Amino acid sequence: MAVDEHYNEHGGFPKFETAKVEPEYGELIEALRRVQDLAVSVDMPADALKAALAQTQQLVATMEPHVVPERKTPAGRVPRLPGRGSLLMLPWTVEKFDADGVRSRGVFRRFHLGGNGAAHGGTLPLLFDDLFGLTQHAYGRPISRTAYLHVNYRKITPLNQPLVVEGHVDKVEGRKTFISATLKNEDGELIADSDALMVQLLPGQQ
Ligand SMILES: CCCCCCCCCC(=O)SCCNC(=O)CCNC(=O)[C@H](O)C(C)(C)COP(=O)(O)OP(=O)(O)OC[C@H]1O[C@@H](n2cnc3c(N)ncnc32)[C@H](O)[C@@H]1OP(=O)(O)O
Repeated sequence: MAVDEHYNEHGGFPKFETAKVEPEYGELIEALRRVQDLAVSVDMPADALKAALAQTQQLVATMEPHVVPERKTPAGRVPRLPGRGSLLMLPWTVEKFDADGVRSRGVFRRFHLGGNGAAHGGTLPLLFDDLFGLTQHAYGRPISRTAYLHVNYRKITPLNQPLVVEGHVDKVEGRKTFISATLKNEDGELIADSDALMVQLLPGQQ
C-alpha cells in the first residue's frame, strides 16, 4: 500500500482526532449500554416504572447541560473503548488495524435483538459500514462516504456469542475504494459477508 498523495484531503470531512477521556467515561457508556439491554428486556410493575422514569429524568438533567457539537464530544473518538466510546456503534474492540486489513471482535447484545434470538438485520450493515470506514482509513485512503453496501446474510447472527469481523481493501480506482469483509463465529463459520464502494469526497463535499 502506498499512502495516497491526497490522504489529507478529506473533502468536507475534518481530520479525525482521538479524544482523551476520564476513566469514568468508558464506564458510563457501558452502564448506558446496560440500560439499553434492560430497556428492551424488562416488564416492570408500575412502581418500578415510576422509579426508573424519575431516575432517568435525573440522569438526563445531569447530562443535558454538557451537550457540545459533533466533533467536541469524545463519543466515537476513543479508539481503545468498545465502539470507540459511541453508543451508536456496535460495542466491539478493534484488535488489528493495518493496511492489509482491520479486525474487530465482540458480541451482539440483547438490545440488538431482531427476533427469535437473532440480531436485527439492520445492525449488520452498521457493523460493516463502521469497519469499512476504519479499513479504508487504515489503508491510507482519505475519509470517504459509502456509496453502496451489500450484505449477504448466510446464517442467523446469534446474540451474546463472541464473533469476529474482518475487512480489507480489494482495489482502488481513482476516488473509488472497493472493500469487503466477513463476519464469522469463533469456529470460523461464516455468518455474513459484505462488500462496499466508498467514494473519496471532492473538496467541499460533506
Ligand atoms: C477513523 C474514522 C473513520 C470515519 C469514517 C467515516 C466514514 C463514514 C461512511 C459513511 O457511512 S457515509 C454515510 C452513508 N453514505 C452517504 O451518505 C453517501 C451519500 N452519497 C454521496 O454523498 C454521494 O453519492 C457520493 C459522495 C458517494 C458520490 O457522489 P459524487 O457526486 O461525489 O460522485 P459520482 O456520483 O460522480 O461518483 C463517483 C464514482 O463513483 C461511482 N458511484 C457512485 N455511487 C455509486 C453507486 N451507488 N454504485 C456504483 N458506483 C457508484 C460513480 O459511477 C463514479 O464512478 P466513475 O468515476 O468510474 O465514473
